Amino acid sequence: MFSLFYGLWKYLFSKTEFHVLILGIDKAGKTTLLEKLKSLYSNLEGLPPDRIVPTVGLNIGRVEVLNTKLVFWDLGGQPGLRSIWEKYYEEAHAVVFVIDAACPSRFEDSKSALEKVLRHEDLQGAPLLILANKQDLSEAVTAEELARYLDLKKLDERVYMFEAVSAFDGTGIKQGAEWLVEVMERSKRTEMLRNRAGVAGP
Ligand SMILES: Nc1nc2c(ncn2[C@@H]2O[C@H](COP(=O)(O)OP(=O)(O)OP(=O)(O)O)[C@@H](O)[C@H]2O)c(=O)[nH]1
Ligand SMILES: [Mg+2]
Repeated sequence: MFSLFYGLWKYLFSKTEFHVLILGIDKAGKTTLLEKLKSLYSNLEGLPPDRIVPTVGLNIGRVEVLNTKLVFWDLGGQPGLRSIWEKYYEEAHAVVFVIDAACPSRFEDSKSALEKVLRHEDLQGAPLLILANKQDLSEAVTAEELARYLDLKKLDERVYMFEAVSAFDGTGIKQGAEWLVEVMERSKRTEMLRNRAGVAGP
């Protein structure tokens, strides 16, 4: 009984916290993005790029965007670590998929990793933000060129957007984060996760 009331109280009064997974193949710039998000949206100074090492475990970043609490989960993208990603799918409200837009030789690897993410049933309906990262480099392709290259067939009725960003200088990151908040707030998946938390209690 207590847990039923607690669940209801939590549902009605606690501020929703959204979980956002940052995925992408190794060296795409996921951790650099996470540190930039911290610098842009919290009073914590994110790690400078030269102190960031390849991710093996999980990096967590809590920030507040448009008055909404976001928890970012940044995972390692090396081939041997990608099997860990799916452990986090069930609890995720949305996915940010980061691609190094200046490295066409790795687009195919990104495409197949992203297609696998999209096929997973634990991520059904999760809004998707695809970032064409490293726009500070002259060889980077635009978001439109990247979208054309990836030619994703599995988007179904998913809410998604491509955005050109630079995790180095911050270009495009606020637009992407604010879009995510807006779509997560009215997504069916958020409703589903909320209902599940309400029924299951604390
Ligand atoms: N020029 C440029 N370099 C970037 C940018 N973002 C990341 N990098 C560089 O790309 C390399 C990889 O960055 P990480 O953030 O460690 O990449 P990651 O996706 O977290 O890699 P894993 O943890 O191995 O999965 C580093 O040398 C970064 O400094 C960017 O926007 N512009
Ligand atoms: Mg990393």
